[in-house]
Amino acid sequence: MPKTILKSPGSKSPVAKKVEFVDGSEDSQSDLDDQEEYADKKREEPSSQQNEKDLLEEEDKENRNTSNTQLSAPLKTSGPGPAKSSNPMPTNSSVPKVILPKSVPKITTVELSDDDDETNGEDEDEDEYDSDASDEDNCGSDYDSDGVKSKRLRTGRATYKATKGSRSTPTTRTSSTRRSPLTPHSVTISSKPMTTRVAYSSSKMMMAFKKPFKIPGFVDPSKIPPPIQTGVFTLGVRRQMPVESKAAYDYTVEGSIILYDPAWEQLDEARREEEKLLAAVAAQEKTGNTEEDATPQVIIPKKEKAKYKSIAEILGITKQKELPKVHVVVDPVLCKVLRPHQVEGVKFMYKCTTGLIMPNAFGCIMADEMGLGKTLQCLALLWTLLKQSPAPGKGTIEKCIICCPSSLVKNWANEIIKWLGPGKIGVLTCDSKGTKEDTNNAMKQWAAAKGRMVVNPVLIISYESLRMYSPVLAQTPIGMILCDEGHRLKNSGSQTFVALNEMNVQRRVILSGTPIQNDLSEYFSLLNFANPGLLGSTAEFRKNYELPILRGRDSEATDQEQETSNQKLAELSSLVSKFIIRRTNDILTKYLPTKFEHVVFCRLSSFQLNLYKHFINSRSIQKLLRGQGSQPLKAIGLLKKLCNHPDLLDLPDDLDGCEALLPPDYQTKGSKKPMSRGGILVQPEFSGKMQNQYGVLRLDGTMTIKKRQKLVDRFNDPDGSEFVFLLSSKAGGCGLNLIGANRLVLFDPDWNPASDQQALARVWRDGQKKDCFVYRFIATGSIEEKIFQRQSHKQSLSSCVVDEDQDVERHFSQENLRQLFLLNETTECCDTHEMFKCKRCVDGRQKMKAPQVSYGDTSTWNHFKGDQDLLKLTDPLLKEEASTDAISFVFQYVSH
Ligand SMILES: Nc1ncnc2c1ncn2[C@@H]1O[C@H](COP(=O)(O)OP(=O)(O)OP(=O)(O)O)[C@@H](O)[C@H]1O
Repeated sequence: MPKTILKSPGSKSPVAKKVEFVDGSEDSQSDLDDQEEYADKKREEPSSQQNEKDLLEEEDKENRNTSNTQLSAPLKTSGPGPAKSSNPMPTNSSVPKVILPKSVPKITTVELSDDDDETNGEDEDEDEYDSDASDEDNCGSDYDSDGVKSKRLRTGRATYKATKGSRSTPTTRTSSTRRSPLTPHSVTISSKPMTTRVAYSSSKMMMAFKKPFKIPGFVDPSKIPPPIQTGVFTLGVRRQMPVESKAAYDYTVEGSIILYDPAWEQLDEARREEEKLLAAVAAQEKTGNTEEDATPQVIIPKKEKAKYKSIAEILGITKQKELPKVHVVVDPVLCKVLRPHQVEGVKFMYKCTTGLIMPNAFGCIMADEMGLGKTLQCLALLWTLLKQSPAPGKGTIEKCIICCPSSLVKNWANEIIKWLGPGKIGVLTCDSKGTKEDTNNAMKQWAAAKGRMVVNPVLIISYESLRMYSPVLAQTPIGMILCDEGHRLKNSGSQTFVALNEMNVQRRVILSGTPIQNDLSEYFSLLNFANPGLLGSTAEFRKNYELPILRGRDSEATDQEQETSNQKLAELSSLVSKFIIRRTNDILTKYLPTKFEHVVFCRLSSFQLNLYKHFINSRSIQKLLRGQGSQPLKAIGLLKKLCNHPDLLDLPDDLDGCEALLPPDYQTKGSKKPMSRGGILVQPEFSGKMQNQYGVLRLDGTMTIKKRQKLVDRFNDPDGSEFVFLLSSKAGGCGLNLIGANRLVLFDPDWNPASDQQALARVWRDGQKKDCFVYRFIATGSIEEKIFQRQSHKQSLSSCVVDEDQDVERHFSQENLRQLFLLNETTECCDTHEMFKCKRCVDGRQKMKAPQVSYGDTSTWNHFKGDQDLLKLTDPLLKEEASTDAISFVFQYVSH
């Protein structure tokens, strides 16, 4: 039995009045007994309703009287008190009444012994949780001296304070609410004068019991915020902050770029369902099954919900609920600068790398032509994947590698700062600076870092370094790898390819403006790196696609071969186009000044011509053509030099027996060595003259990356004094920005058209303010022209495979290409144009202007033959040559 003490601090003598509370029984059996007794009593009552009415009237009367009644002495019930109420469900006679005077001196406390806590608790709580809104409204929160939150109830002049440590919402009743009072562990009655009476009525009690109740102490786990992390916490480990279920950036803002919308999944699901349904209907129609004879569907009942909750569920340590998916939106800083084609590119790459295009394919090729801003697009993708995913507050990837030529490592780091701002992404660069040991340690650290320990999520590394450190880097899972100038992966047997392929990385993005360099097998190699196995094995690809396509592209192919070729090409394109995006730099016409590009065919001088004929008719070349020579490349190299300038050769040593052909005043070589091959070739003395006259800078492969960059910056400086930049296309072709110049002369064509294209793109690119003029010089009828033809062949292959151009002409047979060592002296203008079988020209003269089509190959450009036509050219420098008879033919491309 609870000890109930009503204490009036003003009085020293305790127990003036014994108060009975509806207290809980000590054991369940006594509870039952009490209830039976109560039921018996109820049966004796003739009309409980009448009784209730009477009771209410009586209560009202009493209420009115209480204002005059004073508590004569402080109340305190001490000791064991009454043994136990015979009837815990009080009837009229046993209703405890606490009548308090208007002025109660100081504080009165009702205390319950500890023993009572548990037994009373249940009844108490039933009542507590039964509180209605009006009660709640009257409640104010407070903290007692123990720091336990309690609820205070103010009713007129009375304030009750109910407290129980374990209760979150304890409530007391006041007389005004006419509810049964609580039996709190302690009830504090303020000393303010008040009139309060607590009364019980049987019907009210019944009503109270009939009401639904809450289990005391039970807290619905679903209302508890899910624990962030279950399991053992290590001391000192910071807990994760609760994550808000919203996108990283506001996707409703105008101009925002949404890469992922949760609604798409629902749409997809609906579409899939629809497709399933249609397929089922189609299947039914096919089999001729009517609705009646269709086998009845067995409806499998949904798995019944578990009847009982697990302990984990009750304790609220169930698995963290998945938060709703959110939008993935490009950083607004980047949204402002991305151009429309770049937005499309970022969206495309996001879809590929997140498996939205094909569930098990995460790679792609960004094959935009040079200068379209592949770097910025990739950075937008990288930044988004590092920071965002459909799961709120989480990134898609943790670490990323950017692999590029060593000359571009710094460039990438600068571009990150340029577009995202300093300090936004931690970057580690590895460009063979520092000792091997230091770099090795840095690589190990980078590989070992996980989760919050990842300080530098981005590693920019050269292909050479990656090869070296691949055993270390292959140890760690990498979210994504970006391979800049990714055509380096054209050979699947190369060390670079093998090292990269060993990385533990799913998302693979290849950046290359020239994905087809020489042939389709190289293209296959890139595709296979990005999405391994998508096109089968190398042998399968060769059999299924490469051979039939090439056979049909030969100018002597039969109709049947051509048809098969087109079919295979379409098949390949439809498969591959899902993972490759390619835009030509015609797009740049919107942002850049006009580009005039010329392929200028120059006649060999008589001195060159004689030497050329002498060489190809020499015994060594004849042996070579019979398949007996061992150095075809050396022979080709010599011929190429001769086409550029005889002084590049070491005459007479390089060409046996040519002494008779040398002019009497010819100065043999010695100290006069040309600067380098490729790019702009200038004799040292000429370089000196230029230096004096114009100021010349020179860049070649022997220079360090740092020095190269310094030279480039100096050249691009508008206040710089240098006028000419001499560079080899190999060293200066990739990634450099040479917008300081607006005229580019390209000697010595490369076998790979992509190399020349890379070099040409250095000048006509973003930031260029002037019209650009590009000249590629080819010696008419010579080996240079054969190389150029080969370039055109590859270019047209690339156009139809990568660019999917429909109308690419078939120019050369395999036999044509074998005639490398033949000199065509009979050509009037140029061998290449004659082979084009150009329909726009009559007798070599253009009658119809070139259509405004994409860059393509030179067959679609403007054609100018001989001096008369040269006068029609817009370029004043070429016009000047009209009277010299040096130029036999010009192909011209005008960007816009
Ligand atoms: N949206 C843009 N606004 C302004 N400048 C841009 C934008 N996108 C790219 N650029 C600039 O255009 C130039 C070319 O970009 P980038 O080097 O990324 O092209 P790319 O396609 O990678 O070419 P390459 O293959 O030759 O390296 C850079 O100077 C770059 O800063």
